[in-house]
Amino acid sequence: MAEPEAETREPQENTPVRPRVGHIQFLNCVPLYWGLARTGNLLDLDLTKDTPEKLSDQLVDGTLDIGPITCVEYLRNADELLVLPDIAVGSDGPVMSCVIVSKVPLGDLDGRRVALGSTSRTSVRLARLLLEEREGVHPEYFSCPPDLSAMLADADAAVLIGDPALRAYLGQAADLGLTVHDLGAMWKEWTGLPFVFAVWAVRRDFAERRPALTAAVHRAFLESRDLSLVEAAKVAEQAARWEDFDADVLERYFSEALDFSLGERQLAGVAEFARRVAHDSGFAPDVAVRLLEPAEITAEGSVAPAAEPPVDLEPAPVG
Ligand SMILES: C=C(O[C@@H]1C=C(C(=O)O)C=C[C@H]1O)C(=O)O
Repeated sequence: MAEPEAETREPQENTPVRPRVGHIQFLNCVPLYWGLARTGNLLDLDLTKDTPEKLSDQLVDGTLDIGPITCVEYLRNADELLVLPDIAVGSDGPVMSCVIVSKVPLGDLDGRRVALGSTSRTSVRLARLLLEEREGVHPEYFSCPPDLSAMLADADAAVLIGDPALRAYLGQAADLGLTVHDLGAMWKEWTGLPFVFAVWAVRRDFAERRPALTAAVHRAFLESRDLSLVEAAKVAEQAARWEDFDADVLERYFSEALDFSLGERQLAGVAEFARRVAHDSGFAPDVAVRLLEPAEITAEGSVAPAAEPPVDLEPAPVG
């Protein structure tokens, strides 16, 4: 069934609407999601769970209103989107779950085959940058579903993100006699900056039509993140019940490796990455990163459609 256009979905400016929001189905985003249930906002969102490259496409084509978008795709579509301040998926050093797994030292990969995991847009570009400009090698790349054994059946190294990368980082690679290179750590050593793998963005048209709702969704995710980080041990313990990873490792992953913030230093990391990869990536080296206006962040608004007494989500149009 074709998605109705946003305008036809909303016949009136102030008709309540459930915002269509993306959620990355990797452990890395559990702390952004977990608190939504605790703060009571989960059911007010029309949530789509998927891998990052699919959610990124959906935000760009307007199937989603708000959500995480891999950094490279954000930069390519910066004109259509506004970045939500103070929330992202990044790291300020080792990230544990964005890695190059290799059979040989990275400096020996010149002319060898490197498999790029198909769920990634940003880490694969970062890996190419680091291999070519830091290690001085020019491998032959090909895209491949993110399965380490299948990737390495046909290549000397593989770039992985998310849960398969975490599995490789935490022992699978060593068991197979492979070395793991953490992309967050390599970037930090090279540039001194944090790296931002994905930002949270809202479609500009949605933010213009629904400023208070946009601010409310933003606030809901900030609250969820803050609560999850305060209760990181509990989040990790609950997640570990259903995963191959121990709770203490997940707690370290959530609260030390991953950086869910987006401030001046993280934005400097985004700008530096953009400058270094722009030439073949479909955006300008000085592409402007536009943040959602602070006035909109603090605007009154609730994700819940009908508080007591019933209120419109949006302030009534003036005049
Ligand atoms: C930290 C991570 O960041 C991710 C890396 C992405 C990419 O390389 O395109 C996209 C979204 C994030 O999920 C991870 O996947 O573990």
